[in-house]
Amino acid sequence: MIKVAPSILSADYVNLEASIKKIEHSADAIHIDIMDGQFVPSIAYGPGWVKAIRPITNLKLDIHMMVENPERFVKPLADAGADIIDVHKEATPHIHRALQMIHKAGCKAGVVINPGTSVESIRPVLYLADQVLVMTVNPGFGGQKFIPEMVNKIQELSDLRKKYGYKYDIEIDGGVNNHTVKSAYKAGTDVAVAGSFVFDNPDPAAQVRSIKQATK
Ligand SMILES: O=C(CO)[C@@H](O)[C@H](O)COP(=O)(O)O
Repeated sequence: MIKVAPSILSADYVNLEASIKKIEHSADAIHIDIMDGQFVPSIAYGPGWVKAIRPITNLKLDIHMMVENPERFVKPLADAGADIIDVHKEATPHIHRALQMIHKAGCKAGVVINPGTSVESIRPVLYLADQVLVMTVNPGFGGQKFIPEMVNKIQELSDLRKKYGYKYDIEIDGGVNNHTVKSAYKAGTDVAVAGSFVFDNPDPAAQVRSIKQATK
């Protein structure tokens, strides 16, 4: 069964603690998007939010940095209580160093690829990755449509993991619901991030369970 990490980008910002409590017993992690208004057009969250969220849940905090030069925020995020820090291949010329910095800061390291970025381009750093996040929409906004062509990349990552004994989890993010998750899971996805499908519903916990149910 797939693991689910609800994205709080679609949660009720004013009642964030209540939103998190609703999914706490059905979810496997919380996905927190950090956006700088440059790498992506929107602005969202930051280390201060991570620090505020840390004491209110025991769930792992999976931090997706959509920021230019993400190296700047590795230490502040680790100090704030991040468990996994994900950096975009496209956001730094030094992705290898960025992953090393995350490990040095005591966190698990994730590498992220946009829909227009190939698996081939991150081949040299796969041995360092604890997680590979395949964007199934172009990053920056919730509520977009899943791009089915990205399933080929998941398959490719899954094949490489088998062939070379890599240890990374494969995560998907964008347009995930209880239908789109099926082909992605079959191709080898371990963790599904879902925002609007979970939180734009009066019963977010049931939505999380329905994604899991779809991959049983
Ligand atoms: O990283 C992002 C958006 O760039 C996400 O984590 C969104 O929060 C996913 O939202 P949905 O597509 O599930 O509504």
